[in-house]
Amino acid sequence: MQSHTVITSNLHNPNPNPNPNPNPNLNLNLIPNFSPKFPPNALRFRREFFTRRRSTSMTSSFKINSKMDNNRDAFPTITQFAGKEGADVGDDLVVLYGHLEYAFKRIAALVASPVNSSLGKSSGGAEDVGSGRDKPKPLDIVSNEIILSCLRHSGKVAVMASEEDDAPVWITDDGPFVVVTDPLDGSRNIDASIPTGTIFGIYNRLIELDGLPVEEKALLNSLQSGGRLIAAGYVLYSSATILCTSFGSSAHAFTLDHSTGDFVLTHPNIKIPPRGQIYSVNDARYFDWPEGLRRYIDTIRQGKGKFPKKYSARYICSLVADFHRTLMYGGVAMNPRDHLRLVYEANPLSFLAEQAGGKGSDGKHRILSIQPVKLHQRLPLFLGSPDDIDELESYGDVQQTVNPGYDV
Ligand SMILES: O=P(O)(O)OC[C@H]1O[C@](O)(COP(=O)(O)O)[C@@H](O)[C@@H]1O
Repeated sequence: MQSHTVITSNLHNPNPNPNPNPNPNLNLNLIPNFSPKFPPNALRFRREFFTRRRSTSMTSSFKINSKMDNNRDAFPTITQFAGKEGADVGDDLVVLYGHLEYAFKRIAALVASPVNSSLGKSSGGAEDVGSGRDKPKPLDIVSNEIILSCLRHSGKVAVMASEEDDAPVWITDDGPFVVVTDPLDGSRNIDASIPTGTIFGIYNRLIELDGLPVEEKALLNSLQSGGRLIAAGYVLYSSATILCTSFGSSAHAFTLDHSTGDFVLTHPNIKIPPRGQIYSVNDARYFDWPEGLRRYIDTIRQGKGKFPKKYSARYICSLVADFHRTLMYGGVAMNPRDHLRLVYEANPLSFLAEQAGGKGSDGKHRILSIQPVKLHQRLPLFLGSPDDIDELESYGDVQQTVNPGYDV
């Protein structure tokens, strides 16, 4: 197995810490400025990988969007894609992805299960069908347990920080990786079988912190800025189960083939359109928005923006689904209030957006340059096509600061 190494240069993080530390109790100096160890060959990866594929029996590997055939080799699995014959992301990461995939398949089965449907999938429905020890757990809690258990079995993870847990869970001292996750986003919609998703990000463990008490090193490892992510992804549980991920060089989507249980490459080198014609936001909040955001939305839906076409609205209210559509079709997906989490949601999805040529912003700053100061820190989030995000930011005043407790 490959040993854990750290690269101390700053290649991927040109602007690592532009924000002052608003939490004086947190010593950010303990988190050194360095970029991920992977990929040392990031710039070479795509060209080399595809060249190699063209010269082997997998000639048709990257035409699968347009042409499905019966040749299994035409659909590399993630292990084939990331392993030695492919991108060669390192044995440790390949092993970790194997365990993550297992977790995702179990969650996919869980959200689709008729058993859950009859029990009531969320905590709300579940309360009616049991009590005490027999009471079914909400699916986001079960999903959290599934991911934690898979990470434990991988032996590759030092610490997991989850949206479902108050504090990060220290797993093993010599695990090379740190995993942050929202195990089941959009679960508020699950009783109506609306798509849900898992979001995850992977960092290297900061070996400089190894000597600190467990609680402290668990927290500081989990508070790395998104610019230090070495890989990230999401899984969309919908009509198809799709794992979209990046190892730091482009973004790729793999679709779960239920006949074999494999995630196979279906969307290599995803490129978000430079501009879309869709905006995605909960616009029932319109009257709580600042003037700049109202003007922006009013302008683009009348076709009076920089792109002279009328925009359409699409809002599923399930972040992974809204983001996946945005990645495919372009446009902007947003939640302008302090609701989504920097560590578990904004950073991994911004990483993917950037890898696909898009942008992730809080309305003023690049998300990946924001230093998290709290594990469950929330912020406004705008993800999407680069030209749309630039235009939105040009309105200046787009962050919703009035944030009453909405019931639904
Ligand atoms: O209520 P809003 O502002 O429309 O927020 C909806 C967003 O909240 C989420 O449901 C996540 O919220 P939770 O983490 O509280 O489940 C996203 O999936 C969705 O995009």
